[in-house]
Amino acid sequence: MSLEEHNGADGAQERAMGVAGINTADWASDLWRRGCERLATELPEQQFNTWIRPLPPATVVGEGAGADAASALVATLKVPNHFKRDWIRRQYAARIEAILTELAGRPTRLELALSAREPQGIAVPGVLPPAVTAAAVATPAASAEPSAALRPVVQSVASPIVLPSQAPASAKHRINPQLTFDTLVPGRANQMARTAALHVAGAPGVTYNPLFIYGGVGLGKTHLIHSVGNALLKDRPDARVLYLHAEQFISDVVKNYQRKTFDELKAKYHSLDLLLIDDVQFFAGKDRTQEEFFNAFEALLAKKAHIIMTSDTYPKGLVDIDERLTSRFDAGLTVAIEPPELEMRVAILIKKAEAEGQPMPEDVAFFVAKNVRANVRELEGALRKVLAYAKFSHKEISITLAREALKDLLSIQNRQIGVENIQKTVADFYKIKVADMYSKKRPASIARPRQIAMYLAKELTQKSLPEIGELFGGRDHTTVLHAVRKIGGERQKNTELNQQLHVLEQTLKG
Ligand SMILES: Nc1ncnc2c1ncn2[C@@H]1O[C@H](COP(=O)(O)OP(=O)(O)OP(=O)(O)O)[C@@H](O)[C@H]1O
Repeated sequence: MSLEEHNGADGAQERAMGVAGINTADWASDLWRRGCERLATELPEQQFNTWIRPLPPATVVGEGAGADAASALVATLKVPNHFKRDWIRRQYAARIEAILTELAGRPTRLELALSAREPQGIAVPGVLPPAVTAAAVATPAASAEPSAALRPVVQSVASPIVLPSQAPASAKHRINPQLTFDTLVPGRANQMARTAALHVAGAPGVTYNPLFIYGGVGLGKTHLIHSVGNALLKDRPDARVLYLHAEQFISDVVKNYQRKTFDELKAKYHSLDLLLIDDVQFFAGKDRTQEEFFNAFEALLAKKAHIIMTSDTYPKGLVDIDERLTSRFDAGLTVAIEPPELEMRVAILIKKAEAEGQPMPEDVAFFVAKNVRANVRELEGALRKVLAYAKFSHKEISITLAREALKDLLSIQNRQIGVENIQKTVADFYKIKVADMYSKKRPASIARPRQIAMYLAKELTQKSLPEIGELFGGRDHTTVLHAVRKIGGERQKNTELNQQLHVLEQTLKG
């Protein structure tokens, strides 16, 4: 069936067809954007932010060879690891499919892939043109050169990029002058990463190259790598420093691939003194990007330029990234940023309130920090609410005022978390049966999730050890105590476990 034959179809179908004047890349990204908007209204904010928001836009193609307008669509979402894939599949896939089906006006099947191919100009069978990938649609600004008016601004801030034909394509390239070591509050959670970053800023290209920083959302990875860029530029204003998000690199590769201008790409990236690249997990499945990044990586290391990367997981946890890259990612120094501890959260609130010219008393900072634990971005959101509330009500900042300003957030937090919910969530997460939470089975694959659930039950509910033991199949309170101590102790040393617990906590508090 030809495109023209479908021009009489309804609006959604017309757009699915990529009819004249409507760009299908825009259509796919628009579909995903609208789907996300809908999900954001349906899911608790924390769940949306944890699971859906970080995903790159879906790729959408017609299903099957010779697919026509009546056939289903396949929306492929790329997820960075097995862990997230399984979770999203269980918790959200059905709802995402239903929403996309409704918005697209055609049955839309969801696929969760650990890999996706880059657009290589190969026509995909069916009515839609070649698969529209996240790379092509996620950063529309990247496809356009900056306007003449913008260019000098970009260059004066990011100063190092001087190749006129490859001037930074969007503001994402800019080093943000606000994100410095001075404005980054230190704490146990970022101690290692901050120390390593300071070291690199002082002597780039010498040790810890590459520096690989990983951790969950909103914990300060971007802030930290900007700090290194700012520090180096302060010392050496002529240094060639580039910050960019991994998607921007993907986009540059696609653009240069289409224009066959790989020399320009090389000139741009291989000439840097410091490359700061955020969220490298987005390279998953993008072979051509990985190849170019590998080339840039080797060229930069060979001339002792420094590379700092961030990711949501450690190098070996990256999926669908060539092992020759992941092993190189790990060859310098790999450090984690953890969720901030209470004292650090308090210090962040006090410092940021001070910077806003509205000092926050310590007791109020403690109150807010105790109630907002997920990450620094959420902490900032809570702070903004409290400060705005104080300003507009012309009242002093107090605990009463903070409670009032944050009442929506607090009512969500105060929702009772039940032991049953913990058992179900943990069982889903580790793919065991809920019944195994009460069973006497002892293999490690079951016993460990059970201990984790006991630990979370103690941490997140008011239940006593004997009560928890009872709810876990009549176990003795000493068994629960052992689990609580064991998991709590391991959490301090085992970053991967700590991250898993953090995800579980966020989901349960959702
Ligand atoms: N230790 C800190 N001190 C002060 N501000 C911080 C700190 N950590 C994070 N922030 C602030 O929290 C916000 C989120 O941080 P950032 O964007 O760096 O997180 P991220 O780890 O890169 O998250 P994502 O993976 O979602 O991009 C930023 O405004 C940042 O300035």
